[in-house]
Amino acid sequence: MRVHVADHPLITHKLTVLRDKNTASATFRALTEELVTLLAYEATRNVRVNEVTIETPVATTTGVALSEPRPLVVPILRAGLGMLEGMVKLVPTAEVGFLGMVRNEETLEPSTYAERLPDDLSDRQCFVLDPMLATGGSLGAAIDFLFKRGAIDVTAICLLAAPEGVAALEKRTAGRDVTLVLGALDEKLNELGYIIPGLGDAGDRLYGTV
Ligand SMILES: O=P(O)(O)OC[C@H]1O[C@H](OP(=O)(O)OP(=O)(O)O)[C@H](O)[C@@H]1O
Ligand SMILES: O=c1cc[nH]c(=O)[nH]1
Ligand SMILES: [Mg+2]
Repeated sequence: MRVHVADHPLITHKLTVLRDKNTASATFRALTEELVTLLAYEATRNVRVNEVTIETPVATTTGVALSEPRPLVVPILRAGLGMLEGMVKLVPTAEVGFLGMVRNEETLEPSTYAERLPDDLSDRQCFVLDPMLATGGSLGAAIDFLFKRGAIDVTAICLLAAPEGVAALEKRTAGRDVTLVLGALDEKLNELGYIIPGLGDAGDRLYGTV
């Protein structure tokens, strides 16, 4: 598994505002979208393209176009939905599939309550969006799901991750083509499975629930 942790003052600045408990939902949503667009630039570094020939007003030249099949973007509901607009701004022709997952806050086990993905993902590049990688249970299950359907490679974009979750994902995806792009790698998980220092519950903060 390749892990890329962003190292850019603009990303760190936006994450600092996001972490602040006094940041309101509307600002939180706007910043999440901006952060995803910045992280998506790195996450799409190996997006597949093919050469094309075009005419400029003054000459013939070659360039590239995104290859078929189109990339598939998969936000993990609910919190991942807050990352979707930022991603499709950068890759407007991507197809979007959905996975609804929720973690049991006592056992920390994820369960899947919704799935709307193409049946056959053979030969597809997939980009999974979830702001928080805590124990890694939710993202691990989502990645398993995509490979079972035939995906060839999966890139996950997370705003924050805990080292425990990254290690669990590394073990679970051994031998697979998986890339993890993170806004920051935090210190640890607390006894309730929350990322420290983190930003709290991303879904609650995005959608104003408590
Ligand atoms: O790495 P894990 O330990 O599995 O935890 C991370 C998961 O927890 C959050 O979702 P949550 O279950 O709170 O659902 P929500 O998006 O509906 O709030 C988050 O968006 C991840 O999906
Ligand atoms: O810190 C955490 C851990 C899991 N889910 C969240 O939204 N936040
Ligand atoms: Mg939540």
